[in-house]
Amino acid sequence: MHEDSSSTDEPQSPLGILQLLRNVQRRLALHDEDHSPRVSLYIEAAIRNCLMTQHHNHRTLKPPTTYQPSRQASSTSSTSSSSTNSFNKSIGPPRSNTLDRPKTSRNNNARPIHTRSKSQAATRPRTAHGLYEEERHEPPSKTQTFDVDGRVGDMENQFKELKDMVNNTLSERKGHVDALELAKGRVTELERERDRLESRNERLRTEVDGAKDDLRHLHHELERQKWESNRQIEDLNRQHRETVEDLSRQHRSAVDDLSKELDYLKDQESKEHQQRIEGLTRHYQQELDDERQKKEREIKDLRLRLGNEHDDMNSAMQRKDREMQEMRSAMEGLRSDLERERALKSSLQTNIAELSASNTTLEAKINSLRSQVEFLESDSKAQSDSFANMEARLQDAMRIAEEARQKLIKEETERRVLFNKYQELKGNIRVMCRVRPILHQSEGEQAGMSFPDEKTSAEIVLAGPEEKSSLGHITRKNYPFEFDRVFVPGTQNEEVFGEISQLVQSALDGYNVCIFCYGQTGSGKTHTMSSSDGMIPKATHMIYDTITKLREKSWEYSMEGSFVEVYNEELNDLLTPNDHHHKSKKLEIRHDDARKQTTILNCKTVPLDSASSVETMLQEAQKNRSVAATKANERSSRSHSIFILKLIGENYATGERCEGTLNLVDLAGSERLKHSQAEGDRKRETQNINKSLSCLGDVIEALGKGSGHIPYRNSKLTHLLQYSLGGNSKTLMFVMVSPLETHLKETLTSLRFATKVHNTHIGTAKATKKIKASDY
Ligand SMILES: Nc1ncnc2c1ncn2[C@@H]1O[C@H](COP(=O)(O)OP(=O)(O)OP(=O)(O)O)[C@@H](O)[C@H]1O
Repeated sequence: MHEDSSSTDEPQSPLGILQLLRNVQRRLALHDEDHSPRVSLYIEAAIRNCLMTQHHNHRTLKPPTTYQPSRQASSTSSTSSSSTNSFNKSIGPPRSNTLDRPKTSRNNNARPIHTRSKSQAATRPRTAHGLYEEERHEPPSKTQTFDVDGRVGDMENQFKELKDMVNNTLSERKGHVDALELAKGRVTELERERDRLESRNERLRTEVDGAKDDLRHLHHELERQKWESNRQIEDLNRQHRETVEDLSRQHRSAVDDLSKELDYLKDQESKEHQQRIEGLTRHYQQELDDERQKKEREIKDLRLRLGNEHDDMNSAMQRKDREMQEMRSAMEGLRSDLERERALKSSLQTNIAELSASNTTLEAKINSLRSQVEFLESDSKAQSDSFANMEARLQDAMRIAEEARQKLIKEETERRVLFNKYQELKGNIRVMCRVRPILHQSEGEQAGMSFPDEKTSAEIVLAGPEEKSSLGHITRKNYPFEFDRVFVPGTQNEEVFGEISQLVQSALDGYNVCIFCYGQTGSGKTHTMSSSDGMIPKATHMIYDTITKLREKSWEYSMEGSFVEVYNEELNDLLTPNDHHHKSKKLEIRHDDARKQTTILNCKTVPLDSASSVETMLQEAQKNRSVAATKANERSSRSHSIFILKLIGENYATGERCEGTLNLVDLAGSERLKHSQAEGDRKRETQNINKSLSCLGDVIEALGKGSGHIPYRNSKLTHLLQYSLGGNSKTLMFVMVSPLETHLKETLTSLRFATKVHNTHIGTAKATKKIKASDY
């Protein structure tokens, strides 16, 4: 500051200014780091200008050798003014530099700006000699050198110019002084600014130091905090680990406890469950036992009741049988009485004849003796009394014989009623099973069959096919079946017919009877039906015998037979040869609903008036059937044959009339129900057999259910047998069974079908006969 005040006291010569500027520059260089570049530039420009001015002054103020020394002073004074002037000219106002600089924040420190016009800037200053620099170097012309007035004028001009210049310089100097003052103010201001900045800088430094200390402190603190935090984190981690371990230990133990508890609960639960199950089992077992006992009691009761009923029925039957027996024996007695009476009558008649002969002889004798009467008057009256007595006895015997005959007829009617009632009680559809014997050893192994119920002969037990258990044990299941009668393999047709003879009798009594044989091929259907001692011949023989016997009871029967077959759902007449020579007409089924009778249009009907005519008819049918059969296939196996016997009876004594039909049906082999691998014609046959057999099953089922609609029309067979199956008829099915193990499956199927039929109850049959009400 001391320097500053001293420098301000110095004359404002360019050198002084230069010095001042250099001082300022130095000081700035020392203190003001921040502002030194700008201020330095300014100062450097000022210094440069000063130097240039100094240099210029130095050059321009050098007095020419030709000049007067008197002028030295003025020159000197003018030198100073011109030097100021030229300084001003050469550097211009000190602030002019700032104008060239780009606008900065400094613009805020707006100060008066000394500008020069372009013309000023363009105009170059003249030298002290009033010449331009260029002119000064030009050599003066000879004329000028020797023209004193001119030169004085020039000098005066120059002097004027110089004077002007000095004035200008003075005014410029004043301007410079002002500028300097301004610069000084500025410098002071800058110094103040610098001081302020320095103090600020100091403060900032202190602050920075403080901040650095703070920072260090903070850093240290941070490090400490970090270390502390790390330690805490580690502690926490350790604690966490420990906690986690503790928790996991606790968790494990809790899980163990829970699983133990769970096991315990499970045990408890399962025990409770088991107990509950056992309790329930006990309870249900108890209930079941109770129920079973109840049911057993009920069954026992029912059995008892049934047994009682059975016993009652048996006793009733026995009573009836006894009655019948008694009746029979009575009839036999009566018959023997009658015979006796007849014998008596004949003996009496012979006696009478003899007596009449003897009478004649006696009359002759009488006549001869009359003469003697007169002679012997007393003896003749006794002879005549004895004759009258004998005649009365003859009349009595004849009356008794007539009474016996009447009783016999009445009893026959009663027998029929009782017999048919008995049949009805047995059921209108009956099933009997017949097992044929093994014909040859070569036929194969015998199936496991037993007939446990020897007494009633109504049961058959079949050992089923072998079944292998998971453990490899081979077992056979037993299949028991029960029917109305089971015929063991050795049974003869005679015995079989004994069972069906009552049905044949029913046909004679005016019922529609249908007996059919069902079973697989080769099971004995044809043998049972059509062999020489089969059901058809036996039935016709029986009918003949019965008809003959019934004639005695005033019954007169007519009998006619037809024989048809159903093949491929077509009806063929077996009594008409059907070859290229004879073409039979198409058979048509006609039903008479009122009479419950069926007729077949265009079908040959043979009147059977003798037993031999039946045999002829059967042979004829067999012949016609064989013609239809091919070599490979037995026609009997693939068609259903139906022997139809119509019986019309009339009792001349009682006025009764009855019309019954006996149908004896030999069905096609039933095994085709399943084993169908046929093609073409065989396939058609098979389909038709299947259809008709299943329709037969459907009809029986529908009859058993009491359905409103019975599907008779679904097949030719059932359509034909409409009035011989169900309501007004009696049906017997023979299920024929093969004894062979190889046929076991088919046997089982046949027996199951038969069981289904056996379980069917078909409504009560009615005879078509008309009996006078007075007879009952
Ligand atoms: N009860 C029996 N006693 C003796 N032989 C029998 C008996 N049953 C059947 N046969 C014989 O077994 C063979 C086959 O019997 P049958 O022809 O009657 O069988 P099927 O069931 O009518 O066969 P298909 O359906 O082919 O007509 C015949 O040779 C027959 O004589």
